[in-house]
Amino acid sequence: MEQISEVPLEETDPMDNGSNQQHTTWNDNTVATGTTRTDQTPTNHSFQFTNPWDNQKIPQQQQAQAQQMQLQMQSTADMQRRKSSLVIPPARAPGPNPFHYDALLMNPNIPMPDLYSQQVSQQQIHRPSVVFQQQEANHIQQIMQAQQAQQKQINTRLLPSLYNSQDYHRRQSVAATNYNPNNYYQQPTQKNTSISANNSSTNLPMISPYRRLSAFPTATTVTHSSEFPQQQQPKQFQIPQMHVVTSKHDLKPQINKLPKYRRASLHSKTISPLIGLTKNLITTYQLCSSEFVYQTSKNPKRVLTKPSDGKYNNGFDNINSDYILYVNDVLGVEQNRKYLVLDILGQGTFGQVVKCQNLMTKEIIAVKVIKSKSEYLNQSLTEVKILELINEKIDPNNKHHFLRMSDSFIHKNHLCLVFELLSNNLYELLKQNQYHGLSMQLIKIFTRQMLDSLCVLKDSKLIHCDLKPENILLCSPDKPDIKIIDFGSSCDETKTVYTYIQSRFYRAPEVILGIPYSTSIDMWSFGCIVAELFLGIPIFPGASEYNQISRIVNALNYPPNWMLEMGKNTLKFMVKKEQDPQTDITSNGESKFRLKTLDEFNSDYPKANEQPSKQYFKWTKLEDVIRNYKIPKNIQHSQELIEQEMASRECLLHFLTGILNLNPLERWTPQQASLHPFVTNQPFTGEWFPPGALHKRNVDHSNATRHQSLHEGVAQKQFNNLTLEE
Ligand SMILES: Nc1ncnc2c1ncn2[C@@H]1O[C@H](COP(=O)(O)OP(=O)(O)OP(=O)(O)O)[C@@H](O)[C@H]1O
Repeated sequence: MEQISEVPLEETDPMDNGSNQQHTTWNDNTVATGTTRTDQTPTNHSFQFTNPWDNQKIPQQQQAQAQQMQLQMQSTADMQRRKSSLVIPPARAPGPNPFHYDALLMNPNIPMPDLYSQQVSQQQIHRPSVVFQQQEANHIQQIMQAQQAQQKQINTRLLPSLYNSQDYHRRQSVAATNYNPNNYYQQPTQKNTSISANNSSTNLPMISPYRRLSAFPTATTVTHSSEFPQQQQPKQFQIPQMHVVTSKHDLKPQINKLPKYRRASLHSKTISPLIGLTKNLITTYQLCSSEFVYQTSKNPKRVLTKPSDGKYNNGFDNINSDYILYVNDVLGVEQNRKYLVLDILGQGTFGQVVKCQNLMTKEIIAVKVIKSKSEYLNQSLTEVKILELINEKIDPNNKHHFLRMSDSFIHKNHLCLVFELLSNNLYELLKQNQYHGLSMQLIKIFTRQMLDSLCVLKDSKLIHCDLKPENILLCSPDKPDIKIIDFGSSCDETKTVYTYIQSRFYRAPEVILGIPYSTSIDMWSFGCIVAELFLGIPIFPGASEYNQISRIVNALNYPPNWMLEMGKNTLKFMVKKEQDPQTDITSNGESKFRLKTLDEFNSDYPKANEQPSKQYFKWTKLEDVIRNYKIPKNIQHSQELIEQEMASRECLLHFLTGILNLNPLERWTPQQASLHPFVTNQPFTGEWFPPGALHKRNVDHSNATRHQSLHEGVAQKQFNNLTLEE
């Protein structure tokens, strides 16, 4: 199906993805989101990748230049450094010798060298070796002598910007922290005899400050041990070659058992730079500075809450009444109910969800920290009650895919709910899949689990009221097991107090129209979710309530007249058609109402500033959207597979049509839907009627409305019963 790549729902335009429908594939134990794009059509401007490490591909002239350069480099002390076991990080290497300035600053009689004049060459700014330091000392001395005459004439000494205090400290932080500047002109001692053996001058710093920063113990660094042949004639580099990755095995790190270069030595054990800078980072720091002591308590606390400025609750809360959370914070005060904050998992209307560790059991869990406002607190207390009911009474054996809650407590005026830790939500999964739909097989796996939960909820007369992909979470990243979360809007079917419920994309028509509702609103949301799993993006992404009902009507036709007559909000979005006494316009099943045009709506509600509806699909009707959705690339080559896919789509379409029934009284219950061939995998013949259905529905939804008027009397009566019961 051709799609109009117009508006992204996220930063990435989900529709702007060309022809590749990549389906997530799950096998028994693993999940692999098939996001690899196979479309590699060569273009005239295709990118030419040259492996810079591959000598074979470098033109001969360049190779010769490179060799010459390499030879030049080998003749310098720089090359020695390159070959040394641990190269001084570039950030630390350049810059004038800070110790020299230390000495200068401490002795005002010594004039400042003009480091910005031509006289000081780049060579002095480098500090690759002790030889350079000696040369530099001599050179600077010459400059100083030349400048002394000048300086004598200047009564007020103007410091170059290099010497402003900020810059000084910046330079000092390069290497001088533990260095005594007085030692700069000290004679060499026992420790650096090996240096002085190489360099005849005795007027050398005691130990190179840069060497002190090496990962090697000082003695090892300055002696020429066979283990670290950095002072030896450098050998030809073994230039790493790139390999084409053909198998999983190729991605395994190759461990060099006898590493020669770039390995830090730790008690005669060699470690790679990677390990030294990751796993053994603390040891590496300790090798760098003996004074380094690692203390967890001194770790900087990363703030997780945005905005992070304290506004309410004695500065503990931000402007949104969210508790300002930091990494390493501890939530809870009771001995066995303390939770160390590790990271943020999600944020919602009610508060924030953070990954925590139970300090007692060490278990990793999720804590939902509710906003400190009373309305959120009260509603969340309902969530606690409902979750307790579900966990203890309705699903005590944890078999029906509901989130488990293990604790709840108050922390600094915030209600905190402790949950089992789950993984990504289904929206994130679709996003990972670049907003391509999931495979039919995976959709069925999720559908069965959701229906199982919905059956249990309906039997318990509970309405979730906020079903959406964000509230369905994978239990772990490698298995297609899901759980339903967020019972913060849930209610008992007999106590439907709120009218403004459900997230807009998943909002049932009866809620939009403002008529009493039941558990069937969850089935509507469920239908929208299943369609989204197939399409990759929401089926009804309404930008406003008017836009939402317009999309629904355009895709599925008008709700039955009794619903429109009854809806408190109907006249907000629709106009009642002129009744022609001669011809009863409803006799042929036509709606008595029509949607307001954009202009009509905007003139009634100028503040709404309603914009034209954005088209995400070329097709409008549900059946067209499903039937014409792009065939996945991986089956395009096989007619047989395409036919199978189309047959599956017919089955899915039939399933969706039964669930996305605008009439809540005809909409399939989860129990009925569970028996559909899409769920049971029984052969689908093109017709299927749920047991106990009010009437035989026509598969073609556009025809369904013709039957509406026939059944409206029955439906109206049933609905009246329902509202009377309430
Ligand atoms: N147990 C959990 N494990 C892992 N992540 C979770 C868990 N609970 C919630 N999350 C993440 O936090 C997000 C928000 O959680 P939740 O929906 O409970 O908050 P909310 O404030 O009620 O949100 P909403 O705005 O939808 O009402 C979820 O979408 C999910 O990504």
